[in-house]
Amino acid sequence: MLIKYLNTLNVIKTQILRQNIHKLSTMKFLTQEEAINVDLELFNEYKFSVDQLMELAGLSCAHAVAKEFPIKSDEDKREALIIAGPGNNGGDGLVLARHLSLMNFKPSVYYPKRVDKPLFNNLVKQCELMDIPFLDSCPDVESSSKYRFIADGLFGFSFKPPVRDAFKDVMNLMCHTKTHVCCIDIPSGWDVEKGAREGDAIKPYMLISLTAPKLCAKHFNGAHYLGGRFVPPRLSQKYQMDLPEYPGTELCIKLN
Ligand SMILES: NC(=O)C1=CN([C@@H]2O[C@H](COP(=O)(O)OP(=O)(O)OC[C@H]3O[C@@H](n4cnc5c(N)ncnc54)[C@H](O)[C@@H]3O)[C@@H](O)[C@H]2O)[C@H](O)CC1
Ligand SMILES: [K+]
Repeated sequence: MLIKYLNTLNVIKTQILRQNIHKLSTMKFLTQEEAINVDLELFNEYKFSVDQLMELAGLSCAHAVAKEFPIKSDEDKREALIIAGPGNNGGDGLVLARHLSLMNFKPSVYYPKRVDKPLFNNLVKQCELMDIPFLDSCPDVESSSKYRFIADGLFGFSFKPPVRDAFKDVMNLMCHTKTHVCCIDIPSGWDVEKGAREGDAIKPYMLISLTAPKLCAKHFNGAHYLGGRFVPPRLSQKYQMDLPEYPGTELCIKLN
C-alpha cells in the first residue's frame, strides 16, 4: 500500500518536473532591450509604482533563497551577506535583506554607493530599524566564509560592461568567494545577453530571474528560480513570455 502510494507520488513529481523542463525550453529569454521595455510598460502603461514591484521582487527572492537554504536546526548558519548596488537591483537586495530577517536569517548589507532618493533612503531606514547591520567596508574573500550565502543585488538588466572601478572590490569578492552566490535577476558583471565575460566572472550557485529570464540565463546551469509574480497576462502575451504556471500561491518557481 505504502509502496503504491510512493510510486504515485513519484509519477506526479516526474510529471511536474517534465512540465517545468518543457516550459524552460519554450520560455522566452528576454533581450536587454525587451527587459527594459517590459519594465517601462509595467510603470507607464500598467501604472505600477517602483515600490510595489520592488517589494514583490525582493519578497520572491527571499522565498526562493529560503527554499534553497532552509533553516532546519539551530546549528544551521543564518548569517547572509546582501550586496546592494546603485540601481533597482540594489533596491531588490534591500527588500530581500528585510524579508530574510523576518524569516530568521541574520542578514548584513554591503551597500557601497548609496542613492539619495526617498525610495532607497526608506528601504535603508526600514533595515536599520530591524537591526540589520550595514558594513562600512567590503568583506575580504576569506572572511566571507562565515556567511551561508551571498546575495548579489549589485547590477541587474541595465548593466553595461565593463564594471566601473568603484565596484571592483565587491566584484572581486563575488568572483572569488567560496560561499554560494545567489544572483538577483542577472549575475552582476555578466553581459545581460551573452552571459559571463572573459576573465573573472561570478559563478553563481543560484539565479532568481525576475519577471522572465534574460538571455544570459541560457548560460546558467545552477539552481534557477523565477520570481516576480506580477506580470499581467496581457503583457506576458505581448512579449510571448510563455511563463510557467506558478504552483498555488507560490511567489517563486524552481525551473530546474
Ligand atoms: N520589471 C521588473 O522585473 C522589475 C525589476 N526590478 C529590478 O530592477 C533591475 C533593473 O534596475 P535598473 O535600475 O534599471 O538598473 P540596475 O539595477 O541594473 O543598475 C543600474 C545602475 O548600475 C549602474 N551601472 C550600470 N553599468 C555599470 C557599470 N558597468 N559599472 C558600474 N555601474 C554601472 C548604473 O549607473 C545605475 O546606477 C532589475 O534587474 C530587477 O532586479 C525592480 O525592482 C522591480 C521591477
Ligand atoms: K545581480
